[in-house]
Parts: sequence; C-alpha cells; structure tokens
Amino acid sequence: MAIVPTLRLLSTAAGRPSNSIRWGILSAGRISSDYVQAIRASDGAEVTAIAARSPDAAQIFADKHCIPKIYSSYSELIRSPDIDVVYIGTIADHHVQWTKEALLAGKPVVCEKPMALSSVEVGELVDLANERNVFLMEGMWTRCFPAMKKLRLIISSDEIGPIVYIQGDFGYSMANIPPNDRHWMPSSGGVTLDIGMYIAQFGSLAFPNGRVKHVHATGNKMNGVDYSVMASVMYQRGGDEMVDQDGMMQFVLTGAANTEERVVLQGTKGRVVIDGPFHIPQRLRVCHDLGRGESNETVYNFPLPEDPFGTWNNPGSIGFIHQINEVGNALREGKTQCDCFTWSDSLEVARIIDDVLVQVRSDKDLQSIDQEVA
Ligand SMILES: NC(=O)C1=CN([C@@H]2O[C@H](COP(=O)(O)OP(=O)(O)OC[C@H]3O[C@@H](n4cnc5c(N)ncnc54)[C@H](OP(=O)(O)O)[C@@H]3O)[C@@H](O)[C@H]2O)C=CC1
Ligand SMILES: O=C1OC[C@@H](O)[C@H](O)[C@H]1O
Repeated sequence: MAIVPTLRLLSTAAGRPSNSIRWGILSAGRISSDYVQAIRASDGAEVTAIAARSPDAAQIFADKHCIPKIYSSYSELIRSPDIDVVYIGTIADHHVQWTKEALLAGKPVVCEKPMALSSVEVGELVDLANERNVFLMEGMWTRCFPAMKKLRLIISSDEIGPIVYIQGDFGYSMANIPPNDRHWMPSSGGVTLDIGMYIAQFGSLAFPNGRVKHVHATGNKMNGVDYSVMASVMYQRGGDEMVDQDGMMQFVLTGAANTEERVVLQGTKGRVVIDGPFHIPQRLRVCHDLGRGESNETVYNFPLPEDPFGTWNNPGSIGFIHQINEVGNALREGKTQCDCFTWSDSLEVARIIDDVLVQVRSDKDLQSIDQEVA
C-alpha cells in the first residue's frame, strides 16, 4: 500500500501557521547550519528537530539555531512524528544509508548533493521513493532559483532557438582546505562530486528530449582526488528539435582557482549568459543574434532574497529559501518529486558524473601532484 506523506497541514500550534512545514535536520555540519538559517529566514517552514552523531554537537547546534528538540541518533529523528521532511546534510558517503532509512520510514527527504556516490545508488533511491510513494529530492538548489525558471521559459519559447552548446566553469580555491576535510576524502572528495553536478544539470534543461551519448573527461589530481577536470558531453537530440547535430556540453571544474563561474547556453538564434556565480544565479543576459559578431542584449536581474543573517559557511546560502519554498509547495500538493529537479534529472546527472569520475580517476596519464595540503 502506498505510504502518504505524514503532513499535518491542518493542525495549528500557538504562533505557527497551520501549513508550516516542519523540517528535521540530520547532521550538524556546515551546510546544515546554512540550510537551517535559510529555513529560519523563510515563511511557511520551521526547524523542529536536529540530530547529530554526538548529542553534544546536536545541543550546541540547537542552541545556536533555537531548535526546540534534539534527538540522540539519526534514526530517532527519522522516526519523529514531529517532522514533515528530513534534510540530510551529512558528507556524501552517508547519503544513501540515511535516505533509504527515511524513505522506508515514509518520511519525505531532501538529500544534499550528490545524492549518492554512483548512478546505481541514485537509481536504488529513486526506485525506493517510487515504490513507497514518498517525496525525494536531491539538493540541486540552483534549479529552484527564479533565474532558472526564466531560463526554462527562454529555452522552451524558442527565443534563442535550439541550444547548440553549453559551456561553463566552476572553480574555487581549495588551497587552504585542511587535509582532513571532506574535500580530500578518496571516496567522496574531489571537484567532480563536489561541484560537477552544477554544470551537468544544464544538459537536461537544454536538451530535454535528448539522451547522453558519450562523455569524455580528463584532468589533474591533487592528493589522490580529482582537482581540475575538463569534460565534454554529447547529447543525441530527441526527434522534435530543428537541429541535425548532437547537443554539446563542455565544462571545466577546478580547485586551483576562484573562477568567474559563468555558463553560456548558445542557441541557433542567440545565447543566454548566466553571469557568475551561476550556481546562485542572479543575472541572465539574453543576446539575440543580429549577424556575425553582432547581437542585442537584454539583462534580467534576480537579486538574492533579503538576508537577515549576513554570515554563512557558503556564499549565497540565503538562496536556499527558493528550494525550501519549492519543497514546501510540493509537499502541500502531495507530490513525490519537485518539478525543479526531478528523479530523472538526478539520474541523468549522476550518469554523467560516473563517466567523468571513471575517466579522471583511472587516467594513467593524468598529471598527479601528490603533495601535502597546507
Ligand atoms: N548545496 C550546497 O551549496 C552545498 C552542499 N554541500 C554538500 O553538503 C554535504 C555536507 O557538506 P559539509 O556540510 O560541508 O560537510 P561537513 O564536513 O561539515 O560534514 C557534515 C556532517 O557530516 C558528518 N560527518 C562528517 N565527517 C564524517 C565522517 N568521517 N563520518 C561520518 N560522518 C561524518 C557530520 O555529521 P554530525 O554533525 O552528525 O556529526 C558532519 O557534521 C556534502 O554532500 C556537500 O557536497 C556542501 C556545501 C554547499
Ligand atoms: O555545493 C557546493 O556549492 C557551493 C560551494 O560553495 C560548495 O563548496 C560546494 O560544496
């Protein structure tokens, strides 16, 4: 029998709107802290509980963020009747285990990116959510920003024609990240599993009826993890697109520099430039082709939400508000997926990431700079 998400949207408690979504936070790390601040700054959502591996850590986190309840284990949090959705903010190595446990308990889940370390595992989670009829979303928050909705409209309206190629960069300096940090873990560290998905997700937006034909990738390693990556992805288009060549996506990821972080989607009639930092997109420039080397430009600005905190572990995290709102709306409507980033999107991105990793991790010719991190 299908399990219906246990939302008690009609009950009220003093001082709280009747349809407020109650979030339970699994793990007390850096991104959980940012996510909780964004929930606190949003309307229609609240944090009701936190669990960490250590109860002391959970208590410190709860005190800092005014969270009323702590649980002394992740499993207790998952079983709590006082939460509507679990946010999984552990390092990626533990995403699958806790997402599975939550889905089996019938609890809606938002799991941070990457949802799993391989597409096979993503497939298992998607199958489980589907079988149990429980909401599941990977934390691809970029997709929930208003700028991305505008981008979808521009693409679907044919304003710039079918997309010929996508090109983007995402890099931030990892030079001062300490050696015991998650970024250097052989299992889940490296740039591909940290930031590769932010550009890879543009493929299913730009080539919605397409399928990934092949992925080529190479790069550099540092301390055993992928540190800089260049990847090209070819998409076979669906039959309804008026272009007879494959769609192309090319990206650079690096831990060696803070890059511009810009994405360009070039169509047959013009282009959209998402100015950096594109993973928290705030400005689109739409250029209509007027001839070779000539175009006109329209700029669309989408400022970040008002920020009552000012201090975050990751830049732009106030933008989580968009995802928190999307998840709230999906849960209120009884959906099991978020329209902004569906299960199929997660699967497609995970398959690209698999292919990049297998090539970059096994490439014998890669320049490998195995030195101590400062
Ligand atoms: N959407 C976004 O913009 C961002 C997403 N992320 C993603 O969020 C996830 C967490 O990143 P971040 O918060 O920076 O990570 P942290 O290093 O802060 O770790 C998060 C939590 O994971 C648990 N944990 C840490 N190390 C271990 C370990 N060795 N064994 C078991 N559990 C461990 C701890 O949980 P506990 O508190 O219970 O002890 C810790 O608090 C990653 O998947 C990352 O990609 C990260 C940054 C930005
Ligand atoms: O997910 C991420 O995106 C934003 C970056 O600041 C962060 O390090 C990375 O993990």
